[in-house]
Order: sequence, then C-alpha cells, then structure tokens
Amino acid sequence: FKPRNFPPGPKWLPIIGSASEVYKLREKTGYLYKAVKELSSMYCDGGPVIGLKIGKDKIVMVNSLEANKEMLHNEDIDGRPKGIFYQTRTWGERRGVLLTDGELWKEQRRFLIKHLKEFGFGRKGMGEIAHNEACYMINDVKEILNSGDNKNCIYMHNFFNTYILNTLWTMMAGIRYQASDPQLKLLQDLMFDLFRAVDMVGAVFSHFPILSIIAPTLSGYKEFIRIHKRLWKFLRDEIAKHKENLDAGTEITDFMGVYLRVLRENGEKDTYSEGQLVAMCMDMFMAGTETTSKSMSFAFSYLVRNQEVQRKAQEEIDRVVGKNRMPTLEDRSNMPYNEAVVHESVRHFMGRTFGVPHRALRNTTLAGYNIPEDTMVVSNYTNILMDESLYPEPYSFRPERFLVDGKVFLPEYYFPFGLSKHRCMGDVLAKCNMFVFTTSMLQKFSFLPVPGEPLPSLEHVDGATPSAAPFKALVVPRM
Ligand code: HEM
Repeated sequence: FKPRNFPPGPKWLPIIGSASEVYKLREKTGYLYKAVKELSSMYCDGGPVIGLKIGKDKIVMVNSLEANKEMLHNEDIDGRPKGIFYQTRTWGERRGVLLTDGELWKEQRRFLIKHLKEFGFGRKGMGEIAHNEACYMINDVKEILNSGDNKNCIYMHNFFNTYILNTLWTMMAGIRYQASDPQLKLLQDLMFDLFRAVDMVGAVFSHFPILSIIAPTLSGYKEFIRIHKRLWKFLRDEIAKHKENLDAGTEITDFMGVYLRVLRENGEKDTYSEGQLVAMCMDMFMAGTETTSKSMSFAFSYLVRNQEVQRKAQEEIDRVVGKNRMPTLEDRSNMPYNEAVVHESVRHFMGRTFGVPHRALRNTTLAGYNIPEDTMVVSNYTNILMDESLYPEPYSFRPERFLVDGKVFLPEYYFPFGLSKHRCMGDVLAKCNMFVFTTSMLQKFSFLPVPGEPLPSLEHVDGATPSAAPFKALVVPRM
C-alpha cells in the first residue's frame, strides 16, 4: 500500500508497483527523463515531487527547483541507497565514497580529499597536469591528421576519455595511459556499456532482486558482474604493483601509495581496508571520467553544430592567449566566454540525467509530503537545468546565458554538481580539465561539420550518464 501522504504518482500494483507504466513510457519516449516528465504531467500536474514504486523500491523524483534545494539540504535524506545493485559492485559490502553514507563515507571522503590534494587535486598542480595532458592530446590529433587517414574526420563523442582519465589517474595511481592502450580501451568500452545498461535509479535486477537468480542474463545481472570483475582485476593489479613499490621503499607519489602506507602502519582498522581502497578507486574511475568526458562530448557536438559559438571562443583565445603559447588554467579569469562554454556544456550533460540517488535515513517530509525511511530520493536535473523559464531555448547552446556585463555569472539555480554534504568531490577538477582541454583544442584546430553528412544529432545516448550521439568532425588546423 502507498504510505499516507506519499507524493502523488501512478498506481502501485502488487509486486511490480508502477514499473510497467514507467517502462512502457520509457520505451515510447526513448528516455527515462522523458518518461518521468510525462508521468509528472499525468499524475501531479507538474508538481514538485512524484512518487513511484518499481519492484521493491519506493522512489521519489524531485522535480521543482525549491524541492531540490530542500532535499539536498535535508540531512534526513543524506543516505545513499542500499541493496543488491549498490553492494554487489563492492562484494556485498557497502564500500567506496560515491554510494555510501554514515561514518564510512564521512571518514573516507575526508581522507581522500585531504591526500589527493598532496598530488595537486584542487591546487595549482591540477592545472599543470591538465596542461600536460592537453599537450599529449594535441600531438595525438596532429598525428591523426598527418597520417592522412579518415580524411581528417575524427570521432569526437569519445575522443577525450583517456586524457580525462589520465588527469585523475596521475593523482590516484601515478599513471597515464596512451589513448591507444588496448587494455584501457577495453575498460572504457566496458564502462560505456555499463552506464548505458543501468540508469541512476538502478537496473531491472535491483528493483526485482529475485531476477538475479531466476533470470540472471535477461535481468542484466550477469553482465553487471562480468563488467565489475574486469574492473576489479584492473584495479587490484595496479594495487599489487603499488605494494611492490612500497616494499622496495620507492617514494610515494600518488593516493594509492598513501593509502597502502596507512594500511601497513595501522592495519585494517575502523573504516580502512584494502577492499575500501579498491572501491574508492572504482568510484573515482566511474564518477570522475564518464561525467567529464561526456560533458566534453556535448560541448564538441554543439561546437560543430554552432560555428558562431566556436568562432567567439577562438576569438577570445587568440586575443588573450595568442598563438605562441598554449592556454593554461591561469588564463581562465581573463576568458569569460570560454569559461561560460564550460558551464553551458555541464548544463547540457546534467540537464539530460538525474543526480546520484539519495536515501531517506529516517521518516521525513519533502515539499509537504511524507517520505518514509529508505525511500530513494532522486534529483530530476532535467527539470531544473532544461527549464525554459530559467534557460530560454534550453536545448540550444548559448554560453552567453552565463555572462552578465562580459563577466561570468552563475545564478543560484545553477548547481549541476549538487549542493551541501554530498556535493560532487570533483567539480573543480572537472571544470579545470574542460577549460584547458577545450581551449587548447580550439586554439590549434577548428571543428567543422563533415561535408555531405548530417550535423551531429541532438538526440543522445541514454543511461546512468548520457552521452552525445556518436559523431565525427572535420578537423582543420588553424596554425
Ligand atoms: C562534469 C563533471 C561532473 C559532474 C556534472 C558531476 C556531478 C555530480 C553530482 C550531481 C553528484 C551528486 C551530488 C549529490 O548526491 O547530491 C556528484 C557526486 C560525486 N562526484 Fe561528481 N561530477 C562530475 C565530475 C566528477 C569528478 C571529476 C570526480 C572525481 C574527481 C567526481 C567525483 C564525485 C564523487 C566521489 C561524488 C560523490 C560525493 C559524495 O557522495 O560525497 N565527479 N557529482
């Protein structure tokens, strides 16, 4: 039965809840966010929250700006979901920093941020790492162009993945990969499949856990395990190498090394364990790479479609940086237009998805409705970031919306990285990378539509994190 004063929404049938209605609409519209939009107009007249039940999970989608702010600041809704989907990924125990709560989350998040800073995270060193990576990226593009392959048309929707990963992995594990590294390519393809197969509120087998036993293939459970086993192996191999270095007394130059040293000195104590280290690395790998590279995929898809924006960005780069050196993070304060391009790109990315789910830790209220303990509560970012009254013509790419009198201005209703205690840990790194990568690329090259082919599509690939639909650009050197 629906709890008393639960947010309005479709009927709950025995066992399946409102699943069939949600899945049917998703099928019809092609996207989960569109399905939720239709449900909201059908059942709550565009109201602040909509209540669903999918299998065993009570889910509240938070639609309005005010209700989202209320939710993100309500400590009673500061939990992360529990259950098969969130625990299988970390061997049946809740571990990591992305999908945990309580003491473990607090302690490990604090430790992670503190020690990543030693290696540049959130500091000046971060800009240098991004710049270094941009140099590799530019050289790779030049090599592709010199090779004469593909008639200078490059697939851009997944072009940035490795470079983005490298900036984070330099600090986490002291490694950078070649974009052509076959092992990494495999991992990235696996991640892409994973993020496409699940959505922010879970997967079929998490709403109906029995299906993981009776229909492991059909429910996606088997695939979920296969992908995670591959990821764990990748991380465990790297940790093993770090242990050897620790034994050999090699200087510690990354987060993995620091964590292993703490384990050596204190043993597995309180919330510290080797399993927790693997889980944290996995969380950073997932949260830190897919999000930024997919925001970049939207940026370039729009830059190809909208040559006027590209021209303005290049004009500012040429004027402020010139042609004799590459852009750096320090240039950002003098380049409002390019900074606004970054904010607009993040808006297009988060505006097509949902936040990381929260969970009510105890019975509470939201927008005047009752939210029972253990309800999953999810920010519907589409509703805020694509709201026509806040962002006129929301699906067009207009960096100008973040400029007032030639300066960057971020309105209080723009919070694509969340708010309050669970706020994104990597927003500073994400914005740094996006600025340095985009400006470095636009300084050296122009990205044009491929002659004779349609413009990059505005439709995107749905999933836990959305991606621009695959597209190529004709890349033309500028200098
Ligand atoms: C454009 C890029 C990114 C976007 C749009 C983004 C967005 C978000 C959002 C909306 C949340 C959830 C906040 C909440 O639960 O209320 C989040 C959490 C998180 N993000 Fe990001 N993120 C990005 C990049 C990154 C990067 C680069 C990293 C890692 C360096 C990262 C690490 C995390 C972590 C660890 C959390 C969980 C925080 C917690 O629960 O305490 N993210 N992010």
